[in-house]
Amino acid sequence: MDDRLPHEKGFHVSWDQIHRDSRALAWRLDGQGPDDGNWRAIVAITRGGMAPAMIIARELDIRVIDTISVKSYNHQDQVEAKVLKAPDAGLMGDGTGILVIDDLVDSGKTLELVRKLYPKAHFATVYAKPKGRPQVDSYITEVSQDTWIFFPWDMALQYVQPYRGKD
Ligand SMILES: O=P(O)(O)OC[C@H]1O[C@H](OP(=O)(O)OP(=O)(O)O)[C@H](O)[C@@H]1O
Ligand code: HPA
Ligand SMILES: [Mg+2]
Repeated sequence: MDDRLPHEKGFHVSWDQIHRDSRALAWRLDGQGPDDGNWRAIVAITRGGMAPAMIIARELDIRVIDTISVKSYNHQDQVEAKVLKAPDAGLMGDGTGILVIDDLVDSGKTLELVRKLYPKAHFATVYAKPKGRPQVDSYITEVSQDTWIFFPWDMALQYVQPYRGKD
């Protein structure tokens, strides 16, 4: 399989980059919660939201963290978004004071589903593509719709031939 198709461009994110961008998102969210600027809890959309959620929780000193498991893709093929595991209902209520974190918004289908469940929550992603932007309240970096974002947990360092390598 060509690992870029059907997307034209690849945006490769290192651990260092996701750490910096997640911190930038935490900075943007700091003091924006409804209770004296505070947020009640973080909910990470698994699995991709867990890494940024951990970094943001550390920066904002939030200790209550739950997860919602949503599956929307089989590798790069989009399937119907489905909730596989919901967060604690008592914690969530209508979502007021809850920060819902994901690594990116692409078509917006995942956030649309979660937003229906918790309409008062604040939805934040590190990266956003134009189609999904209406679904996200805060994000850091936008990439074009035809870009596939490669995260460090899906990659490994490997040798590459020099430009003037032997064929
Ligand atoms: O805006 P959308 O088009 O819905 O796409 C965005 C979602 O797709 C990816 O998750 P995926 O379902 O691949 O699961 P994963 O996080 O477990 O890798 C990504 O982490 C987002 O959650
Ligand atoms: O661009 C992407 N990268 C990784 N996972 C994704 N899930 C939807 N879009 C993407
Ligand atoms: Mg995901």
